[in-house]
Amino acid sequence: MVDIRVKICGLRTVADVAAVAASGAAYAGFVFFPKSPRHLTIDQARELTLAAPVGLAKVALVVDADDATLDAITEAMPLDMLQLHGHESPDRVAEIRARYGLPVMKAVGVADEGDLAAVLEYSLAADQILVDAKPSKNAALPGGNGLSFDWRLVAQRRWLRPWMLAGGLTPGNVAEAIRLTNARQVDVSSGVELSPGVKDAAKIAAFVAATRAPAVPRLR
Ligand SMILES: O=C(O)c1ccccc1NCC(=O)[C@H](O)[C@H](O)COP(=O)(O)O
Repeated sequence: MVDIRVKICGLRTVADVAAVAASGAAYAGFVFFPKSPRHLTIDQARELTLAAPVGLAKVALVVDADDATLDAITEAMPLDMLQLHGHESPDRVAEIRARYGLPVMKAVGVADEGDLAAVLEYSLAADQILVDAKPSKNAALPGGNGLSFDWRLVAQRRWLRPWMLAGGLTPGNVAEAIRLTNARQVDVSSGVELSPGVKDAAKIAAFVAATRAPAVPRLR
């Protein structure tokens, strides 16, 4: 059985970090976006990243961040990856990758077939691609909305870089999403929360366990 690498995004407390580490997830995501209920100050994020055990990859999520913001974040805490969740161009992705020497994961919103060209385009600049649901025009946040997309659009796709499936995943649907898409990495935020920004240790454990469960063949 292939081990699926799980990212739990939007952690806000040391207890969240402990729950993610205990669950066996591979990545812990920290959000820097002031409008988000999951936003962290640099001091808060520093405390959480220092609490993460060796082996749990620490990912800083930013949205169209300028160099000053990225300098402040990367200088203040140990990080393993930057997640770019805004409208960063491929050139900007490459620039950030070179400037900070950290692997960069670019989020690409998908709603229909036409959005898949961007996955290929960003594969040339980023280390990984987060294939996420495209937020609606009036969405409050560019991500973390608990919104899924039609997984058949990315079923069995192969791209130049490793990719991660995101958007509306839950402990209840993640096994089916993996079965349908053959994703080897998955990302969740809202689906393991009690309310926006409040993570639930039991849901985190259930989510990771669901990714480990053998796929159940569907009866025709
Ligand atoms: O989580 C946020 O508040 C957030 C704010 C700004 C940009 C992105 C944000 N979250 C992205 C994620 O948490 C995930 O990478 C992904 O979009 C899945 O979220 P969800 O559908 O809630 O599981």
